[in-house]
Amino acid sequence: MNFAKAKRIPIESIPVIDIAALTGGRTDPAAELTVAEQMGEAANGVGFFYVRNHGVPEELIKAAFDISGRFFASPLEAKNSVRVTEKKRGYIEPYTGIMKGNTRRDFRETFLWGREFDRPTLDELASVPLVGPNQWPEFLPDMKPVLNDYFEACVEVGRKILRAFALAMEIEPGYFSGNFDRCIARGSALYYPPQPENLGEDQFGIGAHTDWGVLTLLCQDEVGGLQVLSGDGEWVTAHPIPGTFVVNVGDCLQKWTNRRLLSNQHRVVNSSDRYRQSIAMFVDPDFDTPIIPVVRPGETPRDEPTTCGEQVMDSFRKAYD
Ligand SMILES: O=C(O)CCC(=O)C(=O)O
Ligand SMILES: [Fe+2]
Repeated sequence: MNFAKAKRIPIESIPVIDIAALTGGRTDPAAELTVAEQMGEAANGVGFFYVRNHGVPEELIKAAFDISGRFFASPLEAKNSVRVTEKKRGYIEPYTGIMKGNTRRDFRETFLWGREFDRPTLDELASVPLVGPNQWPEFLPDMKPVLNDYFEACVEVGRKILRAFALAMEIEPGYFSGNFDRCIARGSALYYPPQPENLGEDQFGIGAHTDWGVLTLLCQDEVGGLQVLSGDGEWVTAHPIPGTFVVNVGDCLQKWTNRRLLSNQHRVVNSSDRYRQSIAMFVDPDFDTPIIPVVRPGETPRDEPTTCGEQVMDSFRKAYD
């Protein structure tokens, strides 16, 4: 028995893109378009790339990792005081979810949260799946303000990246990023204990999967363990690179772009002797946002129309029911 292997690749194999032209607050359409084209190319190739100069302050990232680390280090009983709700907010124990096509349940622990809507909005949206009250632990009062700030900062960056994808595709710039007032975006703080080697090569922190929504911004610590499927079918390591986010395209955006952008498989195995932390931000718009393939002249749609919320809920059901 051994860990699942991945080839160690040169760090440049997954592109690192400087997105200061999108996040810097100055408007320079030519620079923005250059970045947009670089991102479009990367998302069309491996479906993954790193971004630097994303604009989320390092202190905020550190605070988000510190507070979620303290949460995961708390006793199971305390964590289960905020057990995940039907609306997919709160704590999920290890060995709960299983990704499609995998044989074993994931080893990771998860804390899910979403936008902090006010009471009247929550009442109005009571029947919308994925929109509900967050489950903040009473024993860690800082978790709510820190993770809320992190959430909103990442949604802002994600929308800038989506705008750039639309520019690269020569469609209306707000096409993918417009619909976020009642978004179903989710933060997922993740904790991967060191995985004993004798669990074998089909045990993962998170098994091979594609992401379900529109766009994912992933921040990983320095431990490593993320693996991405390369174009030639080999698993390759996506090294931690300080100061960057890993960006990947989800199933909704793959459908929305008529498969011009790729929703690629990835997985995590923590073969180190330390715990690993990451935070995935799923930058998904309002539940009812139509996902209808954008076709170029002469192209036919390659997927059936859906909505962002339906697509994500369908995947949740398959992973957790
Ligand atoms: O922890 C990671 O590096 C990846 C997490 C992930 O792929 C996910 O939550 O969808
Ligand atoms: Fe993922």
